[in-house]
Amino acid sequence: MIQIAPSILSADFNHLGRQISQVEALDVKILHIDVMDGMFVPSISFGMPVIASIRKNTKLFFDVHMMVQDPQRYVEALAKSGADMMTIHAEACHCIADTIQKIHDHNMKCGIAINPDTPISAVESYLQDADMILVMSVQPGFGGQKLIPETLDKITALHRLRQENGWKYLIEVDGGVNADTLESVARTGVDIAVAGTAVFGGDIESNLKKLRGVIADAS
Ligand SMILES: O=C(CO)[C@H](O)[C@H](O)COP(=O)(O)O
Repeated sequence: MIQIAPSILSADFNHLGRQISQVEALDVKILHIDVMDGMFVPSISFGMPVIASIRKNTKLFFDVHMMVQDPQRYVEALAKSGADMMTIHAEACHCIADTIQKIHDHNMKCGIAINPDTPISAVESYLQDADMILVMSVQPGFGGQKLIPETLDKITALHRLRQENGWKYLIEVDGGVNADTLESVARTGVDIAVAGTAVFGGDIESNLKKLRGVIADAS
């Protein structure tokens, strides 16, 4: 069953702790946390002090998406903040193999993200070692964008490659996932669907119910 990972980028930061507790009480298991540096992407979001602070109040799995240049610089700090998984961008990291190793040495899972224009070939040599491949279905940097349908072909291909080779990575999709797009997303073989606006925009409980309903109907 596909899991929904709410992205706190779209949460109300004035009530962040309360909204995180709310999704946890609604049986969410994975929290998607977007760190943006204003360099790799134009926006700046938040960093390790915020992650360390929310860590105190929840047992949710922290799936941290590092939209930053040279993410290898932040492995120790992110591990200390309480992250469970660190996802680095293939486009932002010049020593991916070493960084995967470093992330694992710090007892975190390692994800590799690819932008909509980046082909799977850019990460093919790391598929065996990665714990997750994150397929960006919008250009990274902002919530509330429209899903780019062509990006879903990469998920289908990653799913096939995983089956053919017996690899273990999870596949995550991020950007523009909502009750209208989730049906086509669900057909790709994806494991985790990140949703920001579609969870935190409006009533969280009914939003999650609607998204889970689409997943149940599609499976
Ligand atoms: O990584 C992101 C932006 O770079 C966000 O996680 C993503 O866009 C989710 O937002 P939404 O569900 O509103 O599209």
